[in-house]
Amino acid sequence: MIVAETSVPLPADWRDLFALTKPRVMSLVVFTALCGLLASPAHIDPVLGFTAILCIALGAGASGALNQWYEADLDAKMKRTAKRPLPSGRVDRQAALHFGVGLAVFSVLMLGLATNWLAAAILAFSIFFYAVVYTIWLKPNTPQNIVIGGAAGAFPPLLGWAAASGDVSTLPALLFAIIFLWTPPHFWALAMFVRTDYAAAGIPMLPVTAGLRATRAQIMGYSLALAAAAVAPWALGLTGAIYGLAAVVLNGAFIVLAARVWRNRATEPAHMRPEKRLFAFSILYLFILFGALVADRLLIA
Ligand code: HEM
Ligand SMILES: CC(C)=CCC/C(C)=C/CC/C(C)=C/COP(=O)(O)OP(=O)(O)O
Repeated sequence: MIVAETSVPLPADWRDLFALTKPRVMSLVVFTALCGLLASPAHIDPVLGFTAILCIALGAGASGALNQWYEADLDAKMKRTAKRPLPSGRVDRQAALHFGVGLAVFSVLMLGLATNWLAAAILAFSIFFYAVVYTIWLKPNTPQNIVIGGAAGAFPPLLGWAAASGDVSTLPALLFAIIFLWTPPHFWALAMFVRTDYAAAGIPMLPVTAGLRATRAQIMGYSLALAAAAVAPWALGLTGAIYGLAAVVLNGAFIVLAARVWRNRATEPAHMRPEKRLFAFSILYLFILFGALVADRLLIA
């Protein structure tokens, strides 16, 4: 590679463009979309199924890039995000915008052509919801930002299901509800131990505006609601015993960890072990719960 000494921005390295898509978050998006696709009773040709998942991944990546395009200045103010490609100057802002818009249009059109236009419309709506409704409107303006904005991240299983079957029914709607109710404990647990970052950047996250005690109580409340939504597919007879067992065990563990957070009175990140554990477990939880759903479908049905 030629390294030129110039102030003109160089074409971005592919690794920086890849980082713009928030690949680690995308891994769970891809996984839950794949589970939605496999849980659907409809049969989809494997090549089309692969294309659908690729399009969903690209769409999620596009929204991540647009989010970082808009938030470059904010990201520069927070330790956790300051090294991202835009605040560190490795990618030009205009290039990030073009990359995000291009990827968004391409992924929606490809998904529509490869599967159906219901799935493509939901993908377009999810990208819009994360990049515009959450990032531009809700995040800087209300501490309920992630409760409403979290809906964007709840669409992937619905997308996978719609791509395979062309419709949406009770089970995918419950899968949406699970991720929707999972997002507040997932995020607020993390936001508690990095809250000084958010305060410095002027973002009204709940731990900053309402305090730690109120946030801990909200985490407990959402964890109980999450348990009800997660057990519902089995209680309603929409899944079998493998999923039912996984849902009961995982939500039992989730509630125990949330209760430890609730009881914790620490104000310093160094003493927020329960919060750190709940955040880490939240990710594992979703992987295992959705994995169990597919195992249930493939082994029992
Ligand atoms: C508005 C809703 C959400 C907010 C505000 C949020 C926020 C965050 C933040 C700030 C991190 C820290 C790590 C990082 O900077 O990459 C994180 C990690 C993560 N999130 Fe979320 N998240 C949300 C919803 C979701 C959803 C819906 C998913 C997938 C279904 C998800 C999957 C993940 C994963 C897999 C990680 C771990 C990444 C790593 O290893 O660092 N998140 N989330
Ligand atoms: C098209 C499609 C399926 C989209 C799914 C997008 C998705 C997974 C959204 C979840 C929201 C998310 C990762 C927020 C990160 O918060 P933030 O942006 O406030 O975090 P930051 O402080 O790390 O930038």
